[in-house]
Amino acid sequence: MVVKVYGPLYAAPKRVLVCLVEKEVDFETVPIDLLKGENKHPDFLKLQPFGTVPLIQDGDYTLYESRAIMRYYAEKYKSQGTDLLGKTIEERGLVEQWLEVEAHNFQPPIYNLVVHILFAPVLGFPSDPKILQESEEKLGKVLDIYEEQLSKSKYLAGDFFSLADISHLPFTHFLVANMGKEYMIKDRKHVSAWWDDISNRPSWKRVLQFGDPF
Ligand SMILES: N[C@@H](CCC(=O)N[C@@H](CS(=O)(=O)O)C(=O)NCC(=O)O)C(=O)O
Repeated sequence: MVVKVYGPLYAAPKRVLVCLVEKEVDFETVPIDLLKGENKHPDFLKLQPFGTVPLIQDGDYTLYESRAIMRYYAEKYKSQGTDLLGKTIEERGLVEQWLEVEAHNFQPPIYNLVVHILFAPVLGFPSDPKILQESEEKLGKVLDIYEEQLSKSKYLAGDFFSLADISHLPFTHFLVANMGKEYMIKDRKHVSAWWDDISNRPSWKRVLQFGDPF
């Protein structure tokens, strides 16, 4: 049964798509137009009561939350494709640590920047300069910690590419490609080298072909 991934145009579903490509798992995509509110349609809400993408359907198994879906497939297909979880329980612990750091420290400020720089003009509400300034400062502090970590290892969890690195791809792409804030990455030597490495992976280049909403 081929995995169905809902919402390939958007950022969080792209985490799942990169994971599936790295694990050599076949998938098909189901477009969801957030601007038309297709994620709030009763049929979608029956599957995903929070009304966000991604959602996957794998036979009669349904899952949402991008990081949970990545963990599921990285585990389910542990023996094929790229190892994304590390080889020891200690490495796995570091993968989980940096996944949590991405979700709780990196995502909130970068999401605010995406909303107030990219979504605001599309949805017709004013950007809030105070939120922009505070979010950029917060993200800068997070990236300074990444710079220190990446001066000691090639990737966030160690010298192996993992789910933690994948989880950063979609929103960092917005920062570099759509928001004119590439300096936040490029001005940090080790973060810049890390970004050049992970964003040049064939899996990311393939997933970028699904487009983005901006
Ligand atoms: N924690 C969720 C977040 C999912 C999420 O917020 N998705 C956005 C799209 S994007 O942030 O990935 O671009 C969405 O569906 N937004 C629609 C809505 O919030 O109504 C995950 O990681 O799956």
